[in-house]
Amino acid sequence: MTTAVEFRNVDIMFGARQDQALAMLDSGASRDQILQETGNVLGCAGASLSVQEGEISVLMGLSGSGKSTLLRAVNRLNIVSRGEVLVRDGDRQVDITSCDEVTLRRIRQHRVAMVFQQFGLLPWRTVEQNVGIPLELAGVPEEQRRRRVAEQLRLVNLDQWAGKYANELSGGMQQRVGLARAFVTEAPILLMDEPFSALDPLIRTKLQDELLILQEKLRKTILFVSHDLEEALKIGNHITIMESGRIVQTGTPEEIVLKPANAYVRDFVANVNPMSVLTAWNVMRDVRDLAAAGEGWVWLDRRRTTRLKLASGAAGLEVERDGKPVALVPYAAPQSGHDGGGPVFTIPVTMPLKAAMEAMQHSAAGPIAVLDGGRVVGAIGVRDVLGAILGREASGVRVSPSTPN
Ligand SMILES: Nc1ncnc2c1ncn2[C@@H]1O[C@H](COP(=O)(O)OP(=O)(O)OP(=O)(O)O)[C@@H](O)[C@H]1O
Repeated sequence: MTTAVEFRNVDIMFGARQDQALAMLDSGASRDQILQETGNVLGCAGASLSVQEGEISVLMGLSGSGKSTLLRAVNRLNIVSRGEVLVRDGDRQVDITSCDEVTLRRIRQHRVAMVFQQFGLLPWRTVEQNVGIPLELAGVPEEQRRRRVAEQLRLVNLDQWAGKYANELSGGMQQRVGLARAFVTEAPILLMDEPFSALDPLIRTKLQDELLILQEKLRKTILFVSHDLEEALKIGNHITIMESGRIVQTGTPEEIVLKPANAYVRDFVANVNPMSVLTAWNVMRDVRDLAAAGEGWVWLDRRRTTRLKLASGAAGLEVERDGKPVALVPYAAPQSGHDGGGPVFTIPVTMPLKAAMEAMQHSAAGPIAVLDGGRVVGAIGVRDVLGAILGREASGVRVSPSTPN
């Protein structure tokens, strides 16, 4: 993994009396005390975070917690008082806080793009011309610009609209054009500051989907500010929670939901539906913990109705229910329900919990075998699912190992 952006102990203090305010910060003064005595506003303090290439990293927190402040440090729209902000530039890292103006300009043109808030389009320009704006600003020659724009519009299925004026499009479509424009630059790092926050919920959800589709194809590094946890959980590979200018937790969506670091994070996740973040892996019983059912066999369920013979080499997997061989088949929705005499389903370890529950419903609540690359890694029964939904961590729900952040 390569780090695209790294914040190292970043303090950002707004105001003139930097030395005095930073000294107060060091001696443990609060944000309010610093403001009262020096008139300076603490933007963020001691922020350390690594963002890996190709991931979406979301900064989350209440209003005023310092999300935008940190984001804007990446292209020096905010001046860092102390600490480093390292941005990958080819095979080296540039410290944005101390680099010269020429380097900064190059980074802003070619490496880090700030996405226009709410994607405002210019109504007197065509879709094609709107999408081309960032390339125009970067001085990309016209022919190359046209080619890149056409490619981008194809990616979001808007190519047939290329010649239309922005105000001839529906609101939702305009937002999609805006998203296409955000992705058109060659810059591998995108800074997005609450781009969807002013949109109605339906358009917002669609744009999040669109963003994920584009990201799947283009693999940018995206630092995304949001105050909406559902949004963060949906799009983020990692989520960083900020409180009063400080990072209180960084983790995968499941880590944030299952292991909130403090009461502030717990409040955020209190109303999150675990089904929107958990996967088969989180709830399954590990194959090593399944009860032995004879030589090379394990019980998939606690009631001991269904047993599976772990494959040795290329022999394949054998399954028996109530002592009779049954087929083991990958679950593929939709399935018609049956009375329990049908096959035992397998699902991939990455399957969302909701889909796993559907598989379970279609196997008459029988156990499901969980596969990782063709290998059985665990089993899920109804109790595992109920435990995950009702008790979360207390029921033994598995959380992936912490990341170094
Ligand atoms: N240029 C600035 N000058 C002075 N204070 C600032 C400046 N920019 C931000 N601040 C202050 O820094 C603190 C953090 O603001 P920031 O905008 O980063 O919060 P945020 O978490 O992004 O909140 P929001 O969701 O409301 O945008 C706030 O108290 C804000 O008033």
